[in-house]
Parts: sequence; C-alpha cells; structure tokens
Amino acid sequence: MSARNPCAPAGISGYARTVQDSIISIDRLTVELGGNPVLRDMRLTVSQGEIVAVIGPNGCGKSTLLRCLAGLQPVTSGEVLVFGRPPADDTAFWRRVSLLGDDPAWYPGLTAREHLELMSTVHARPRMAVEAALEVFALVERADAPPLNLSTGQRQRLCLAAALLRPSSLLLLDEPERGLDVGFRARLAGLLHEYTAEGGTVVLATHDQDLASHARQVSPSGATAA
Ligand SMILES: Nc1ncnc2c1ncn2[C@@H]1O[C@H](COP(=O)(O)OP(=O)(O)OP(=O)(O)O)[C@@H](O)[C@H]1O
Repeated sequence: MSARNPCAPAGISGYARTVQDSIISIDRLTVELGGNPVLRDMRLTVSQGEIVAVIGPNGCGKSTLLRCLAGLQPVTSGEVLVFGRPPADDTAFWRRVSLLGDDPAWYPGLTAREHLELMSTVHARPRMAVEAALEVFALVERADAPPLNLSTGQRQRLCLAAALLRPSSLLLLDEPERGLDVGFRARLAGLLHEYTAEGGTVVLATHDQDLASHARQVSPSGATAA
C-alpha cells in the first residue's frame, strides 16, 4: 500500500518528499554504545502498510535500531523520523506506536484476562474484544492465571495480544517469535498481514526466517534499505 500524499507541494525535493511520504525515515543513523559503533550511516525508509523485518546475527544492532525507532535509544548522529518527527516519549507518540520489547512489565495480582481488560479499557477503540483476543492468542484456558504463572510462550502470546489489541498505526516488535511454537509462529504472520491490511505498518527484529519471508528484509549493517 502506498502512502503517497497527493497534497505534497510541487517542487519539493526528493529527500523531503520521501520523508513526507514515509512512516519511518532514517538518514545516516549512527549509534555508538560503549565507544563502539553499533549502527553506522544507516538509511531506511518505510512506507505505510509495509512489514519490514530487521535481520542479522546476534549483536548486529537489531534491538538498537528498534529502540531508536521507539525513541528509547539516543542516537550518536543522523536523523530518525517517525510520522515525520523524531520519536518522543509522549502520549501523542505512544498512541500511534505499539511496542513489544524484550522486557515486559506486569501488574502484580492481575490475571492474563485482566491485563487485556486494562488495555481495552484505557484505549477508546481496541482492535479486538478481550475474549476474542484470548481466543486468537490461545489463552482461554489460562486467562485466569497471572502472567508469571504462564509458560514462556504463553507469556509471549499475552504480550502480543496486548500489543495487537490496542489501536496503533505502527507496530514495533523485537523478536516476537521468542518462545512461540511453530504453529503459533505461522499464525503470527497472518496477524501481521491483518494489521497492515487495516493500514498499519510493522517493523520487527527477528531470527525467524519464515516470519521474515513475509516482510521486506533489511540488515542494520547493510547500507541502504530505502
Ligand atoms: N549498553 C550497552 N553498552 C555497550 N554495548 C552495548 C550495550 N547494549 C548493547 N550493546 C552492544 O551493541 C551491539 C548490538 O546489540 P543489539 O542488542 O542491538 O543486537 P541484536 O542484533 O539485537 O542482537 P540479538 O540478535 O542477540 O538480539 C552488541 O554487540 C551489544 O553487545
């Protein structure tokens, strides 16, 4: 799906047009951690409706890139724009962006269902009803258990359910396949396609080749993925 803006002013430069029409625009991004360059001069543009898989070996900078997109990682140099602006840790940004990181937090004493009910209550238009989410993410039988009493894969499915239940325009997923069995990994690809069919955009870091095969694949170390 193209996000070309028919209202773009005539004569706008190529780069400015790319930035304007993109959900994500990264230009010459460099990030140093502990004095070492993790990302170097990276460029990437992502259009509305795309699924982009960030792939590569352990330590190549996939999570770092996701954190830059979420505004959680200061950049050393270069530019990161999400929805045309640098990511900002504010309500306006997080109302459009749903992040599945590698360090979920839980509310003590709340069950899996109650975590989803909380998510559903605070967002005006959840993408799915809580009971439907429990079905889709195969959590019905464990709905009354607290997250810490779930298996690793069940906990990951709860994280995914929460990330996909709330309304958003951009989904950032760091290794969503973590702990999932083969059957659910295959279903996950379908859920991501449903999300983009509704107009959303997905960037995921993954080691799962099947999942990546559904996406445009980019590497943090590869120069240009635009
Ligand atoms: N706080 C830090 N200080 C210094 N170096 C760091 C820090 N955090 C991460 N790194 C290094 O930055 C590099 C990129 O890490 P990152 O987590 O982005 O890799 P990744 O591609 O997501 O890896 P994996 O596939 O193992 O999840 C690694 O070499 C890591 O050791």
